[in-house]
Amino acid sequence: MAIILGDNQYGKAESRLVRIYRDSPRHEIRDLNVTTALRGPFEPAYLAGDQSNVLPTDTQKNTAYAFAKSKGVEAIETFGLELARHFVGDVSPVTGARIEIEEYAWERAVVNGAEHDHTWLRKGPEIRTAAITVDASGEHVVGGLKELVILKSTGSEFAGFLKDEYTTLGETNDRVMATALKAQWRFTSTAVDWDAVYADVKRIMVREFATLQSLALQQTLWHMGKAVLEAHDEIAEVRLAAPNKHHFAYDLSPYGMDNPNEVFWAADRPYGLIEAQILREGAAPAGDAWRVSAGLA
Ligand SMILES: O=c1[nH]c(=O)c2[nH]c(=O)[nH]c2[nH]1
Repeated sequence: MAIILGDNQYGKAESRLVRIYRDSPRHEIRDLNVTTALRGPFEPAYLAGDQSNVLPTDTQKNTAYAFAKSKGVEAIETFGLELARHFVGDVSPVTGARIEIEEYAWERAVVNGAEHDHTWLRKGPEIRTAAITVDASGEHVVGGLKELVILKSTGSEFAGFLKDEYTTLGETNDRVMATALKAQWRFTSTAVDWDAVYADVKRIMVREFATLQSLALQQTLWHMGKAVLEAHDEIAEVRLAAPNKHHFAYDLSPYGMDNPNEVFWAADRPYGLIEAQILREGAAPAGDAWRVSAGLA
């Protein structure tokens, strides 16, 4: 029985990279977590310990820091494309590169009523993400966000569900709905104003969450993804994952009090996990756009 080496890739995961622009008294900051992974003819490294084709993960990390200086850090999608194009284009054995980036946003501290030049506070709540894959099939960019914690205190129902002998959940037409949203959207172009599209996709998803009279989190996700695709021709696919952060009305009757959706037990686990892919029919193929490395994005 033959034993063979299957799929493989290697790289440096989670290089924490902060780029400060200090050319004027008013500094700028970009705060990233960068993963690189290379794909190609690396079987000899696994099968025979032959490193002749192996660009060290240490070098991959160094390249990210060097590019942050020489090319700067604008949109993370642009930074990821620059790195991926370099590895595939300039490092000969490499046939594919996957770059995953998280970005943590900072906002200027307000000191004595004015924005400070070089002090910031971590801005919440969400982490922006990008996953760039460059290989023989082309250039694939997936934008995204995660940990966008969002809650509505009404406008959410859950009723009419299937019941069996284990079902105890009561039906409700007025509940709290909350999640920590993870969203990813696959572009079909690289000629994109990344920052503007990011802001608009987030705006649309928040609007749908807020305004839909939701019959379930599943329905909310469908409306969010559909609205993004309707507004953005350059996006082919939206993938959403939403933990249902349950808020259970606390039973205050032992203390002689009623509780008309005013006091809740915010359970951290278990949580429902609702996931969906919303697609544009006939869109360009995804290639390896969704083949993860560290899974940051
Ligand atoms: O929006 C919801 N979807 C479900 O599938 C589900 N299941 C559950 O127990 N509560 C909820 N809420």
